Amino acid sequence: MKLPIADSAAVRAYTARLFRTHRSDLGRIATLHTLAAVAGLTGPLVLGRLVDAVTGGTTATYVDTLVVVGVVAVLTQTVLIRFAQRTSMVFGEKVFAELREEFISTVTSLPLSTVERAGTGDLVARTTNDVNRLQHAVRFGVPRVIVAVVTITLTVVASVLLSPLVAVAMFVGVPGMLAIVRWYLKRATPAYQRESASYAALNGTITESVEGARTVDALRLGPRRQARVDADLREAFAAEKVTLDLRTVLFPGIDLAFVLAPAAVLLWGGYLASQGYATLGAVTTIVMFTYQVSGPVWELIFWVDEIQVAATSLARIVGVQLVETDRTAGDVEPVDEDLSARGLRYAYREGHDVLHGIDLDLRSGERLAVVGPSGAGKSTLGRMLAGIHPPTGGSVTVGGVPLVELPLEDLRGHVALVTQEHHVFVGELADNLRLAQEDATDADLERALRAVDAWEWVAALPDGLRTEVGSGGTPLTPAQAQQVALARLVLLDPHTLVLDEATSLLDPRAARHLERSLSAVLEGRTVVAIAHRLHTAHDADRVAVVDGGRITEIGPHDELVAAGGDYAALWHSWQHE
Ligand SMILES: Nc1ncnc2c1ncn2[C@@H]1O[C@H](COP(=O)(O)OP(=O)(O)OP(=O)(O)O)[C@@H](O)[C@H]1O
Repeated sequence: MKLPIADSAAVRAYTARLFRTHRSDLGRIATLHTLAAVAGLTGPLVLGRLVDAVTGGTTATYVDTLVVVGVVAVLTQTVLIRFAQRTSMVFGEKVFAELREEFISTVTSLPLSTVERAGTGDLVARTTNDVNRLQHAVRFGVPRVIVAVVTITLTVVASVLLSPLVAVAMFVGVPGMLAIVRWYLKRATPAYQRESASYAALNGTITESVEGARTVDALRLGPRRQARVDADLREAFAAEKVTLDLRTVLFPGIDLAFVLAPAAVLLWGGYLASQGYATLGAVTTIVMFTYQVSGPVWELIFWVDEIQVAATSLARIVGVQLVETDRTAGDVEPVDEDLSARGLRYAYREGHDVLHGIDLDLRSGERLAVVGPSGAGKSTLGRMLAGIHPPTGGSVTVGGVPLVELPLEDLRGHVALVTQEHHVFVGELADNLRLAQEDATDADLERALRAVDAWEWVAALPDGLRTEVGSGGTPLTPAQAQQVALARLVLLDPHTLVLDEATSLLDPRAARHLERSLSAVLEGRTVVAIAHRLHTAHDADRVAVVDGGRITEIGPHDELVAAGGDYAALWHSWQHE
């Protein structure tokens, strides 16, 4: 299963919504840039007037006045551009920050089952590469495009108003320019994608060689790694050459159009002036306008290209929002804490049931051990009982309410899953713990850490609870990280805990130690322990044997051993190990 990618209609609708939300900001930016562009048009207009005045004979005062108007216009333009640029930049930053926040909140509320099925690679690529690509376009592109469009439009309108006949020549380079730009854009996206892919491959090879330096050395893989780097470099060179070739057509092509247009205006305008259809001043002004407009045209071409690439990224980002939620929270409150499964089925892939109709009632406060051969469905059952996945058949309820109808934050207060996977976030140890209970005091944190036998090493850390942990901070051993995860659970205070391999990373002695302290903490809670060591099962109130997606036996340890079934066989073989 892949994460969805939004189609162009959805991307358009999203962009339109974005523009609607920021209507007033956009209006302000457009107004400021319009004023700046109008001031920018004054220079050439004044020069045109000057030419006409000088050719027709004028006074020094008139010339002086025009010069003053010109200078004032330039100064005004400078000031206006400064404010217009500032407003545009602030706007770009604001929109991008909103986009990023919206995206993060979408990603963090994605159904876990979807993320697991889609794999995290795609999601990570969307959160990093795609967001980065979009960032450039939103922060700089959108404001620059607004400026370019406003300036081009105003300049063309002013030229046409001044002398439509002369202005026609401005467009002489347009058909050729359009042809070249279309030719370029068609080839640019795949070429630049190949270029990025080749750099990614080169980076990967080099990083891998450096990180695995000892292995490379030990196995004498040096020449082979060298050959891989050479091959990647050759590909990067070839990819770069293609984009370079594209640019060697685009740049001179556009430059030619830029040279052609003023020359055409000059010739054509000169002819018209000689025939009395236009004044020399108008021709001068339009020639200058034509020069002036080439900058914004360039900018527009550049951004069209960039925005095309950004649109593909936006489609991938908006696509994440299209993931359908796997649960809808209702407002019915559980009447008690009794967890029960009825006719529970689950299939990771349609038509391949892993659980085949499980019925299970957990008594409040009891401890159930789930045992069974590898692949029997123990973990899947555990995840269902913790409400991680919605069942594909049957139901799991707490106090009569299906788990998937509880708001997530409420659900975690009823039942939580503890697995081997636990992440230590970059930041203070205290913050890592407060993820479970925001308003916990330091004393609460200490109590939770003591409960999982972790206080001793935490107190010995350089800054105790304030110690920076996670990547780049004080490294925690896997067992310590596991204890942090368990302490979070103590703070979360769920009524029911599903422990899946929660203690398997610890060495057996430590595991037993931790389990003992845990059981003190878990007093009064319902516990489902997926048991990989049978001694856990021995300590439980009841044992459920899962085989082939069904519960084949369930009952207290002694009864099951006495019954002489599957569990008894497992138990005896473990004792003889
Ligand atoms: N994410 C998944 N996608 C597809 N199939 C899966 C997935 N996770 C588990 N399965 C399949 O579901 C079945 C039950 O797996 P599960 O992990 O629940 O068994 P288990 O009893 O916990 O095994 P173990 O003790 O080895 O962890 C297995 O056939 C497994 O291959």
